[in-house]
Amino acid sequence: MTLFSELGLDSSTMKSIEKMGFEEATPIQAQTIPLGLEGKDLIGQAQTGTGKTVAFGIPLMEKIDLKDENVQGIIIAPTRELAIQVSEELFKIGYGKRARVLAVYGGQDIDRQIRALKKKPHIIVGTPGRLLDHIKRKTLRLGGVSTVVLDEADEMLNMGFIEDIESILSTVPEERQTLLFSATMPEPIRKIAERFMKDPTIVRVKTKEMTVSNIEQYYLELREGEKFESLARLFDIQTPELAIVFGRTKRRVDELSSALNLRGYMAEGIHGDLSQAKRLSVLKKFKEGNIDVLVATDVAARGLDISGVTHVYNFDIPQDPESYVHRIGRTGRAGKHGVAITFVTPRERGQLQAVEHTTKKRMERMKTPTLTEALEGQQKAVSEKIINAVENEDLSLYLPQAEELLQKHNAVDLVAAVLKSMTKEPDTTPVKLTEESPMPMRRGGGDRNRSGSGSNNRSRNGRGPTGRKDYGNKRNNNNRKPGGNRGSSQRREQYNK
Ligand SMILES: Nc1ncnc2c1ncn2[C@@H]1O[C@H](COP(=O)(O)OP(=O)(O)OP(=O)(O)O)[C@@H](O)[C@H]1O
Ligand SMILES: [Mg+2]
Repeated sequence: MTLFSELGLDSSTMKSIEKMGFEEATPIQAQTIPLGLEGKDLIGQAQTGTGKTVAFGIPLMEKIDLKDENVQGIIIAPTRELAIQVSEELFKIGYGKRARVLAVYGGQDIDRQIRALKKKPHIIVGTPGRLLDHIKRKTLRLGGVSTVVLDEADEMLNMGFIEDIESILSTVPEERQTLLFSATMPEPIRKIAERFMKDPTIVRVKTKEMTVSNIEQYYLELREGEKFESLARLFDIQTPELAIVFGRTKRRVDELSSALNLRGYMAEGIHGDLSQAKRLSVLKKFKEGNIDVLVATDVAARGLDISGVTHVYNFDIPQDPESYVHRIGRTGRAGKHGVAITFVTPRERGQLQAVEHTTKKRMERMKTPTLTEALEGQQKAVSEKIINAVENEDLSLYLPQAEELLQKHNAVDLVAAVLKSMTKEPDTTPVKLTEESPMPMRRGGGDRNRSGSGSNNRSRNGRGPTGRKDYGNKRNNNNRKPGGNRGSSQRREQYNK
């Protein structure tokens, strides 16, 4: 066990850490912060939700010289929401020091960002496309940068951002420190390390499994057409506080969130075709608990730290094992308990095995939930509410009416009637979801290759040779042709819009 106070940090950093409420460093923090402070290039791998942001954030922050008006630290992240979140965490780490941190990302008014850049931020957190845009406009100069962080580096490689990162880093001095972090480090990450780092020290927090042990992992084998009813029943049985449901395509996300709303669940979708304002407002509502269910593509799979997410449902099995690790890692963070359930159609058994092989963890098989169980689940939730009211609430205003009712009716009938009137009975309103074909292994150019989904000639990580990834589904988008241009700017569009 290592305390932050043992790491020899600046008093300003200690002040921030105290304000953040941390005392003990997590293993990845204890192992990487000292090396980071020495100025070493680092590759850090540790499970989801174990505090990697602080692990790179502290060494970066401690090197900032407030008197220097140059941008001195730059963090590159794969999605806009993550860039915002990381900038907020860095702001907290730099609170004691009063360092200026700015997030720049696509979908936000560029003139506003240009004005903010003129205020001389010390640290910039951004998505590759927008960072490059500012560099080209000369509104961002990285000649004074001494620390570079690539958060979720393997994902940026998947998305085909490597050329963009290369262009960005070509404007950063060679004698910089480069830090690279992710919960997953598939083999191709070596490419990034070789291209952008100098003799990096690899820090892996060794655990038997790649996923955190406090997430209970289940799978449910079912037919495509049974998925929705099963999801609704699971909601009724498990009554998640906050749940994220991952779907494979943007269409899937839209249809699922509408269908859930139709059934009375408070759900909204997030994916790359929504406006940035909408993406942010949906996420905000979810964080504040104004919606209970976030339906998402993989755009929300990486890095997002939302407290209170108790359940993750993979409505569609993820495209590769790494994506599984990150998706389920949205729950069970910072030592909390979580539940992850993955739907698997009979033809997707190979993918399930590939996931289990990578995570080195067996998922437990779950039986298809029944309507009766759903009703029981809802009754149980209502019973708990009633018991809580009996034990903790002032019921004096209700007692006379209760006594009057008891004189006329049998007590069991009365309680049953109260239960019935309070219980949300399983709703069977018909909903329409477009069937998705079974998830193919990603191989040879992303999700267009749907045919031939056998598992035998899969690469070790289930990635194709290009290793590229799209979050949406071009097939379902009228504006884009399935076999269209796969240039990096278009991929960026996919991701960011
Ligand atoms: N030392 C600590 N003690 C307690 N909580 C911490 C500590 N360090 C970080 N946290 C909290 O743990 C949560 C997860 O941290 P963070 O988002 O950095 O995880 P991560 O390892 O980057 O996960 P992911 O792989 O999903 O990106 C955050 O809410 C963070 O504030
Ligand atoms: Mg992270």
